[in-house]
Amino acid sequence: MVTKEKAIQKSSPIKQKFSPIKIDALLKRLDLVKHLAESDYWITTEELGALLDFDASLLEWLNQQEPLYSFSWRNFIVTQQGYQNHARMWAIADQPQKPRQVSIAPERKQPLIQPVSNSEAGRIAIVPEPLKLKSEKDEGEVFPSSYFVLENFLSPQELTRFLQYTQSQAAKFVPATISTQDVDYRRTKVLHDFPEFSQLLINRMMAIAPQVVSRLGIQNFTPSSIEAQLTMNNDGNYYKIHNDNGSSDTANRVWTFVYYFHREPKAFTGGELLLYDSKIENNFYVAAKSYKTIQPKNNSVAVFLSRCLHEVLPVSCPSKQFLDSRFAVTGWVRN
Ligand SMILES: O=C(O)CCC(=O)C(=O)O
Ligand SMILES: [Fe+2]
Repeated sequence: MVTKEKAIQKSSPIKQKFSPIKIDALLKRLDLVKHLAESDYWITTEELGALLDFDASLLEWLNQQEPLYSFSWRNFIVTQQGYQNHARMWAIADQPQKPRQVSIAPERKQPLIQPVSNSEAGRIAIVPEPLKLKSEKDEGEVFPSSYFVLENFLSPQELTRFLQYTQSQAAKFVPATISTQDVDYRRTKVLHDFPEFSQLLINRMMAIAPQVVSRLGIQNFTPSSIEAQLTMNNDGNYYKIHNDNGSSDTANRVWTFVYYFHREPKAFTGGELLLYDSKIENNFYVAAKSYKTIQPKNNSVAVFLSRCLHEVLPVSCPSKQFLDSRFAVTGWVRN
């Protein structure tokens, strides 16, 4: 008697074409590729060739035809990232229609952040404004940029000491540079070394790190390092649209904090921080038309994801006095 199983075994075209061993190898390959996509690891052209069973020299050739070449492989997209030690590096990601990195939990789609509990003594959450759309005709899915602001972040005594300290360091501020060397992109002066206060702020930020992780809807991680920079924006200063993790040496920055302070009464206007929502284009985050406006309020700290595009609008400070500037400590927490 011919059993059903035997009949299937006998007649199945799949059985003849793909042996279980081939399927097994394919599954292993898919698992490896998935693992690389999830871990965001970069690999060389040779490694990519071995992984996908492609001719690495063909990949090299294709890439020469089109810099930053990108191609689809099954439900993944493979993109050239640049060079490291003269080797071309590639990153693998899920296809854009199923973006893994922006798997936003339903509550993160709300533009509002829950108010801070009373246990955070003296700190008040500012409820973010609803989305503003520059045009009603906004194409594609928009991923709102989560952020929150805490007010009265340092004690009044700490704030006074910080202002006095900043004034004492005025001569040490230097013009800021950015990685692309575009001189018109950022007009600001910075102080890189201010150990007393950078440590104080970093400690305070680390104390609220679990809260940051849950409010921004990201996975918990142990920071590998935290940098901080003190900036002064005086008359005509600004910082055009950018993200904080867009180069290979900043790629592991996960979240950014900006602590604002200035002397009272406030002697500048402008300097708002615009935090753009995101869209995905060619597997990269780009700015959506919508954005939120964060006021650089004295003694407040704003927290957002380093990958979110943002800009600092020009500051008007008629007196041009150092101490009348818009001061901010920007910090980056790396994974
Ligand atoms: O000063 C601000 O509001 C933001 C500064 C900033 O974006 C940066 O330093 O990367
Ligand atoms: Fe920034």
